[in-house]
Amino acid sequence: MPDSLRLLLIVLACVAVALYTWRRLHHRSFWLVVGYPLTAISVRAGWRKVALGCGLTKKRARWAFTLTPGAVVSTGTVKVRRRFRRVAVDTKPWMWLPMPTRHGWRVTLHLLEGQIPDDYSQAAERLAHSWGVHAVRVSSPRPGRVVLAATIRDPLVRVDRLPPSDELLKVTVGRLETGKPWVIDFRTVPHWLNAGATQSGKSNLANALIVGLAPQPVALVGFDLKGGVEFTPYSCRLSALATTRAESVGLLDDLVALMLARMGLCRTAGARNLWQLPPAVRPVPVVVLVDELAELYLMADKSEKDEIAKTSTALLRVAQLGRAFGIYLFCCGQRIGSDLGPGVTALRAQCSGRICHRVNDPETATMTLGDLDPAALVSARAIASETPGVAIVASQDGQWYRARSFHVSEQAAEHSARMYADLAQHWNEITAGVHTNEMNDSDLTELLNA
Ligand SMILES: Nc1ncnc2c1ncn2[C@@H]1O[C@H](COP(=O)(O)OP(=O)(O)OP(=O)(O)O)[C@@H](O)[C@H]1O
Repeated sequence: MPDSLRLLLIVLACVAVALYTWRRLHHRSFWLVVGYPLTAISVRAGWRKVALGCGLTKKRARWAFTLTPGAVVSTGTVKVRRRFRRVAVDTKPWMWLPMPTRHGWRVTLHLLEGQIPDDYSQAAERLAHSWGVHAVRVSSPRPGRVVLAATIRDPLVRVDRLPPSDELLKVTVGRLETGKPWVIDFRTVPHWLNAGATQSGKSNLANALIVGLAPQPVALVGFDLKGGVEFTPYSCRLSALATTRAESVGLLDDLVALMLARMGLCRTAGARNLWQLPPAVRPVPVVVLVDELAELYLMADKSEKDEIAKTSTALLRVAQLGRAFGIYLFCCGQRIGSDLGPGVTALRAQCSGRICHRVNDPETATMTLGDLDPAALVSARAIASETPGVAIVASQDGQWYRARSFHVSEQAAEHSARMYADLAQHWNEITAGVHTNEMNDSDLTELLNA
């Protein structure tokens, strides 16, 4: 082999090793300097073919030179004539330059006449395969535009922790597929439904909430219909815990009475909700965690009918009116189906926050997400059992996302509960006087004036 060729091969090998090491060690800078420009050029250059293949083009009349067969010449050959005329050509949607994001890139498109963002949502999977990326998500920030966000590989395989939020009733529980934090903010979305099959990551999410809420001035209330095995270890930070249906009836009774008392307080103060009350008299917000919702509704025999009806009505009242009076719900369940009774369907309608982990039956996914977007449903059914904690989340911005919670062990949650046990207000203190109606309007006025 000539020396010059050997030298060239050595240089090429060194460059390849340097690029590989750079990519492994500084993935982000490698992507920005090498990966992104190449991707942007190839996406932009190949857009016509991709749009045609995915059915996103429209026929438009254009002036063009065409070749048409003319008269037959004596030798038998056909004379070809060039003509300038209007022909129908495939027009692609206008594409801006792709911009780099944390996990891939995003690009804005101008919709063609007659197109809607849903046309792009339906083509999202085809686009992802054409570009060789993990997923393409579609959003429409304003009429006439769609933004396609491509993620190169699944960003939820490993999620690294984010700093905790220090805002009241706001907890960062994981990461969204877009790389943004997954935040549960009870003041924006007061009631949540968290569905998932066994071992899908529901309790992990509840643990993340306990760790996030434990240091905050918030009363935590647990309904653990799994016989108390889930929440009993955190009981030192809980203000109240019900572990049986009978205890649940009593605790829900307290919650409804508490809500009515707070209603009276707000009325007397001329406030529309708890947050408009002066801080000195504002009662502590209450976050209610329910594990295994179905157990509250399942009827073994007819004797339980009244108890279930009571529970169902009380929970629904809390969901309907609780937000204004600082009572928030987070309900977990393996199976949430209409067969559990009309109470569940009504409760679902009140829960605007929806989280769907991997589920076993399509009905639970439909119940949790079905009235949002059919594509969310398809995505939920595709969650693999190897990735516990991955869920489809209907977020406060009205869109849905794939997300994964941070892994929070039971030990970590127990540690937080023990550490902030002194912040747990006693339930008797919180509900003092709410049942006996001890506080009449004049007492409340006195309290407000004090
Ligand atoms: N985000 C996550 N990252 C990594 N592992 C997770 C995550 N979420 C859950 N896991 C693991 O998955 C397993 C099941 O999680 P979890 O107990 O939360 O499921 P579950 O839905 O509550 O199940 P069950 O209904 O049977 O109680 C646990 O071992 C947990 O450590």
